[in-house]
Amino acid sequence: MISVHNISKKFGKLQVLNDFNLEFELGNSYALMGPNGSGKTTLIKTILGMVIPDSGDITVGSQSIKGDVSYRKQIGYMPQIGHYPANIKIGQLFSMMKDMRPEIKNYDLELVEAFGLEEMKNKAMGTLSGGTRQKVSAALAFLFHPSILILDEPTAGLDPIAVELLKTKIKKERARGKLILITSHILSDLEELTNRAIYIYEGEVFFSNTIEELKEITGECKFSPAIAKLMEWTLKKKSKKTILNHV
Ligand SMILES: Nc1ncnc2c1ncn2[C@@H]1O[C@H](COP(=O)(O)OP(=O)(O)OP(=O)(O)O)[C@@H](O)[C@H]1O
Repeated sequence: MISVHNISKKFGKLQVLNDFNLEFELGNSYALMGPNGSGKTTLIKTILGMVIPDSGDITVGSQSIKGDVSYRKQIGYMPQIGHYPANIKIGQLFSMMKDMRPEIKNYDLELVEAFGLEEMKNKAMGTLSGGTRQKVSAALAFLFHPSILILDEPTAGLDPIAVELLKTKIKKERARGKLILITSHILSDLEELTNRAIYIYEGEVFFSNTIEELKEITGECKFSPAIAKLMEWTLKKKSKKTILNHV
Protein backbone atom coordinates (compact mmCIF):
# COMPACT_ATOMS: atom_id res chain seq x y z
CA MET A 1 0.00 0.00 0.00
CA ILE A 2 2.84 2.43 0.88
CA SER A 3 6.23 1.75 -0.73
CA VAL A 4 9.22 3.81 0.31
CA HIS A 5 11.99 3.47 -2.29
CA ASN A 6 15.54 4.67 -1.64
CA ILE A 7 14.45 7.77 0.27
CA SER A 8 17.23 10.01 1.55
CA LYS A 9 16.92 13.32 3.35
CA LYS A 10 19.52 15.66 4.80
CA PHE A 11 18.91 18.77 6.90
CA GLY A 12 22.10 20.76 6.39
CA LYS A 13 24.89 18.26 7.06
CA LEU A 14 22.66 15.94 9.09
CA GLN A 15 21.71 12.80 7.15
CA VAL A 16 18.33 12.05 8.73
CA LEU A 17 17.12 9.37 6.29
CA ASN A 18 19.74 7.39 4.40
CA ASP A 19 18.44 5.24 1.56
CA PHE A 20 15.24 4.07 3.28
CA ASN A 21 13.32 1.17 1.75
CA LEU A 22 10.14 0.13 3.50
CA GLU A 23 6.83 -1.50 2.60
CA PHE A 24 3.61 -0.91 4.53
CA GLU A 25 0.62 -3.16 3.84
CA LEU A 26 -3.08 -2.86 4.64
CA GLY A 27 -4.13 -4.97 7.62
CA ASN A 28 -0.84 -4.44 9.42
CA SER A 29 -0.02 -2.12 12.27
CA TYR A 30 3.56 -0.82 12.40
CA ALA A 31 5.50 0.41 15.41
CA LEU A 32 7.99 3.03 14.22
CA MET A 33 10.72 3.30 16.82
CA GLY A 34 14.12 4.87 17.33
CA PRO A 35 15.85 7.28 19.70
CA ASN A 36 14.91 10.98 19.86
CA GLY A 37 15.95 12.70 16.66
CA SER A 38 16.38 9.46 14.70
CA GLY A 39 14.04 10.57 11.90
CA LYS A 40 10.63 9.05 12.73
CA THR A 41 8.67 12.27 12.27
CA THR A 42 10.74 13.13 9.20
CA LEU A 43 9.82 9.79 7.63
CA ILE A 44 6.14 10.36 8.41
CA LYS A 45 6.24 13.90 7.04
CA THR A 46 7.96 12.64 3.90
CA ILE A 47 5.16 10.12 3.35
CA LEU A 48 2.65 12.95 3.85
CA GLY A 49 4.48 15.22 1.39
CA MET A 50 5.29 17.77 4.11
CA VAL A 51 9.04 17.12 3.77
CA ILE A 52 10.53 16.78 0.28
CA PRO A 53 13.19 14.05 0.10
CA ASP A 54 16.54 14.68 -1.60
CA SER A 55 16.18 11.45 -3.56
CA GLY A 56 13.95 8.41 -3.89
CA ASP A 57 10.22 8.02 -4.31
CA ILE A 58 7.18 6.94 -2.34
CA THR A 59 4.05 5.37 -3.75
CA VAL A 60 0.71 5.15 -1.99
CA GLY A 61 -1.45 2.55 -3.69
CA SER A 62 -0.02 2.75 -7.18
CA GLN A 63 0.29 6.54 -7.09
CA SER A 64 3.63 8.35 -6.69
CA ILE A 65 3.37 11.11 -4.11
CA LYS A 66 5.25 13.47 -6.45
CA GLY A 67 2.95 16.07 -7.96
CA ASP A 68 -0.63 14.98 -7.37
CA VAL A 69 -1.53 15.26 -3.67
CA SER A 70 -4.88 13.44 -3.92
CA TYR A 71 -3.28 10.33 -2.36
CA ARG A 72 -3.44 12.16 0.99
CA LYS A 73 -7.20 11.65 1.08
CA GLN A 74 -6.48 8.03 1.98
CA ILE A 75 -4.48 9.06 5.04
CA GLY A 76 -5.65 10.17 8.47
CA TYR A 77 -2.80 11.89 10.28
CA MET A 78 -2.49 12.69 13.95
CA PRO A 79 0.52 14.97 14.44
CA GLN A 80 2.78 14.92 17.49
CA ILE A 81 1.72 18.51 18.18
CA GLY A 82 -1.34 19.87 16.40
CA HIS A 83 -1.14 23.51 15.33
CA TYR A 84 -4.51 25.20 14.89
CA PRO A 85 -5.61 28.83 14.60
CA ALA A 86 -6.12 30.05 18.19
CA ASN A 87 -9.49 31.74 17.58
CA ILE A 88 -11.23 28.94 15.72
CA LYS A 89 -13.77 27.01 17.80
CA ILE A 90 -13.76 23.19 17.90
CA GLY A 91 -17.11 23.06 16.07
CA GLN A 92 -15.92 25.47 13.39
CA LEU A 93 -12.74 23.44 12.87
CA PHE A 94 -14.72 20.25 12.25
CA SER A 95 -17.13 22.09 9.90
CA MET A 96 -14.17 23.52 7.98
CA MET A 97 -12.57 20.10 7.61
CA LYS A 98 -15.87 18.62 6.43
CA ASP A 99 -16.25 21.43 3.87
CA MET A 100 -12.85 20.49 2.46
CA ARG A 101 -14.11 16.96 1.70
CA PRO A 102 -17.63 17.59 0.31
CA GLU A 103 -17.66 14.18 -1.39
CA ILE A 104 -17.78 12.48 2.02
CA LYS A 105 -21.20 12.37 3.66
CA ASN A 106 -20.57 9.72 6.24
CA TYR A 107 -18.22 10.67 9.08
CA ASP A 108 -16.55 8.58 11.74
CA LEU A 109 -17.67 10.40 14.89
CA GLU A 110 -16.78 7.67 17.39
CA LEU A 111 -13.92 9.63 18.95
CA VAL A 112 -15.83 12.92 18.82
CA GLU A 113 -18.49 11.23 20.94
CA ALA A 114 -16.09 9.26 23.16
CA PHE A 115 -14.09 12.40 23.99
CA GLY A 116 -17.17 14.59 24.47
CA LEU A 117 -15.99 17.09 21.85
CA GLU A 118 -19.52 17.98 20.76
CA GLU A 119 -20.18 19.47 24.21
CA MET A 120 -17.03 21.58 23.82
CA LYS A 121 -17.80 22.77 20.31
CA ASN A 122 -17.88 26.46 21.32
CA LYS A 123 -14.44 26.41 22.94
CA ALA A 124 -11.69 28.18 21.00
CA MET A 125 -8.69 25.99 20.08
CA GLY A 126 -6.32 28.51 21.68
CA THR A 127 -7.96 28.01 25.09
CA LEU A 128 -7.71 24.20 25.13
CA SER A 129 -5.40 22.14 27.32
CA GLY A 130 -2.71 20.12 25.53
CA GLY A 131 -4.61 16.88 26.11
CA THR A 132 -7.89 18.26 24.74
CA ARG A 133 -6.05 19.51 21.69
CA GLN A 134 -4.68 15.97 21.25
CA LYS A 135 -8.25 14.62 21.44
CA VAL A 136 -9.26 16.99 18.64
CA SER A 137 -6.27 15.85 16.54
CA ALA A 138 -7.17 12.20 17.13
CA ALA A 139 -10.85 12.70 16.25
CA LEU A 140 -9.87 14.56 13.05
CA ALA A 141 -7.48 11.76 11.99
CA PHE A 142 -10.33 9.22 12.00
CA LEU A 143 -13.09 11.55 10.73
CA PHE A 144 -13.16 10.54 7.05
CA HIS A 145 -12.74 6.76 7.49
CA PRO A 146 -9.21 6.78 5.96
CA SER A 147 -7.70 3.43 4.98
CA ILE A 148 -4.30 4.54 6.33
CA LEU A 149 -3.78 6.01 9.81
CA ILE A 150 -0.49 7.67 10.69
CA LEU A 151 -0.32 8.47 14.37
CA ASP A 152 2.70 10.36 15.74
CA GLU A 153 2.92 9.73 19.50
CA PRO A 154 -0.88 9.44 19.73
CA THR A 155 -1.18 8.78 23.46
CA ALA A 156 1.29 11.43 24.64
CA GLY A 157 -0.44 13.98 26.85
CA LEU A 158 -3.77 12.13 27.06
CA ASP A 159 -5.26 11.16 30.41
CA PRO A 160 -5.57 7.41 31.15
CA ILE A 161 -9.27 7.26 30.19
CA ALA A 162 -8.63 8.99 26.86
CA VAL A 163 -5.63 6.70 26.23
CA GLU A 164 -7.84 3.63 26.64
CA LEU A 165 -10.56 5.09 24.39
CA LEU A 166 -8.02 5.88 21.68
CA LYS A 167 -6.31 2.49 21.93
CA THR A 168 -9.68 0.73 21.65
CA LYS A 169 -10.42 2.78 18.53
CA ILE A 170 -7.03 2.02 16.96
CA LYS A 171 -7.52 -1.72 17.58
CA LYS A 172 -11.00 -1.57 16.07
CA GLU A 173 -9.71 0.10 12.90
CA ARG A 174 -6.84 -2.38 12.66
CA ALA A 175 -9.36 -5.24 12.86
CA ARG A 176 -11.18 -3.58 9.94
CA GLY A 177 -8.05 -4.14 7.80
CA LYS A 178 -6.58 -0.65 7.85
CA LEU A 179 -2.91 0.19 7.66
CA ILE A 180 -1.73 1.78 10.88
CA LEU A 181 1.64 3.40 11.49
CA ILE A 182 2.41 4.53 15.03
CA THR A 183 5.43 6.20 16.57
CA SER A 184 5.73 6.15 20.30
CA HIS A 185 8.26 5.80 23.07
CA ILE A 186 5.67 3.94 25.15
CA LEU A 187 6.57 0.32 24.45
CA SER A 188 3.53 -1.15 26.22
CA ASP A 189 1.26 0.83 23.85
CA LEU A 190 3.20 -0.36 20.81
CA GLU A 191 3.10 -3.97 21.98
CA GLU A 192 -0.67 -3.73 22.40
CA LEU A 193 -1.37 -1.96 19.12
CA THR A 194 1.06 -3.30 16.53
CA ASN A 195 2.23 -6.50 14.87
CA ARG A 196 5.30 -5.21 13.04
CA ALA A 197 8.32 -3.28 14.25
CA ILE A 198 10.57 -0.81 12.46
CA TYR A 199 13.61 0.45 14.34
CA ILE A 200 15.58 3.30 12.86
CA TYR A 201 18.96 4.46 14.02
CA GLU A 202 21.40 7.07 12.74
CA GLY A 203 19.54 7.54 9.49
CA GLU A 204 19.18 3.85 8.65
CA VAL A 205 16.52 1.18 8.98
CA PHE A 206 18.12 -1.08 11.58
CA PHE A 207 15.22 -3.56 11.85
CA SER A 208 11.99 -4.07 9.95
CA ASN A 209 10.00 -7.24 10.44
CA THR A 210 7.27 -8.81 12.53
CA ILE A 211 7.31 -8.55 16.30
CA GLU A 212 7.53 -12.35 16.42
CA GLU A 213 10.69 -12.18 14.31
CA LEU A 214 12.06 -9.43 16.57
CA LYS A 215 11.56 -11.67 19.60
CA GLU A 216 13.15 -14.60 17.81
CA ILE A 217 16.32 -12.84 16.65
CA THR A 218 16.85 -11.15 20.00
CA GLY A 219 16.09 -14.36 21.92
CA GLU A 220 13.62 -12.47 24.09
CA CYS A 221 10.04 -13.62 24.60
CA LYS A 222 8.75 -10.18 25.64
CA PHE A 223 8.55 -7.03 23.53
CA SER A 224 10.25 -4.58 25.87
CA PRO A 225 13.46 -6.60 26.48
CA ALA A 226 13.57 -7.38 22.75
CA ILE A 227 13.61 -3.64 21.97
CA ALA A 228 16.18 -3.07 24.71
CA LYS A 229 18.42 -5.64 23.03
CA LEU A 230 17.99 -3.97 19.64
CA MET A 231 19.00 -0.68 21.25
CA GLU A 232 22.06 -2.34 22.80
CA TRP A 233 23.04 -3.66 19.38
CA THR A 234 22.75 -0.22 17.81
CA LEU A 235 24.94 1.24 20.57
CA LYS A 236 27.57 -1.47 20.00
CA LYS A 237 27.47 -0.67 16.31
CA LYS A 238 27.99 2.98 17.24
CA SER A 239 30.95 2.27 19.57
CA LYS A 240 32.51 0.00 16.94
CA LYS A 241 32.21 2.86 14.45
CA THR A 242 33.82 5.23 16.97
CA ILE A 243 36.74 2.82 17.53
CA LEU A 244 37.26 2.45 13.78
CA ASN A 245 37.20 6.24 13.39
CA HIS A 246 40.00 6.53 15.90
CA VAL A 247 42.25 3.92 14.22
N1 LIG B 1 12.89 21.24 9.29
C1 LIG B 1 14.01 20.82 9.85
N2 LIG B 1 15.16 21.54 9.72
C2 LIG B 1 16.31 21.14 10.27
N3 LIG B 1 16.45 20.01 10.99
C3 LIG B 1 15.36 19.26 11.17
C4 LIG B 1 14.08 19.62 10.62
N4 LIG B 1 13.17 18.68 10.96
C5 LIG B 1 13.85 17.77 11.70
N5 LIG B 1 15.15 18.11 11.83
C6 LIG B 1 16.18 17.34 12.52
O1 LIG B 1 16.17 16.03 12.02
C7 LIG B 1 16.39 15.07 13.06
C8 LIG B 1 15.26 14.08 13.06
O2 LIG B 1 14.12 14.72 13.60
P1 LIG B 1 12.72 13.96 13.76
O3 LIG B 1 11.75 14.93 14.32
O4 LIG B 1 12.39 13.26 12.51
O5 LIG B 1 13.12 12.87 14.88
P2 LIG B 1 12.17 11.85 15.69
O6 LIG B 1 12.78 10.50 15.53
O7 LIG B 1 10.76 12.01 15.30
O8 LIG B 1 12.42 12.38 17.18
P3 LIG B 1 11.52 12.30 18.53
O9 LIG B 1 11.56 10.89 19.03
O10 LIG B 1 12.27 13.23 19.45
O11 LIG B 1 10.14 12.81 18.20
C9 LIG B 1 16.58 15.88 14.33
O12 LIG B 1 17.96 16.07 14.57
C10 LIG B 1 15.89 17.19 14.01
O13 LIG B 1 16.48 18.26 14.75
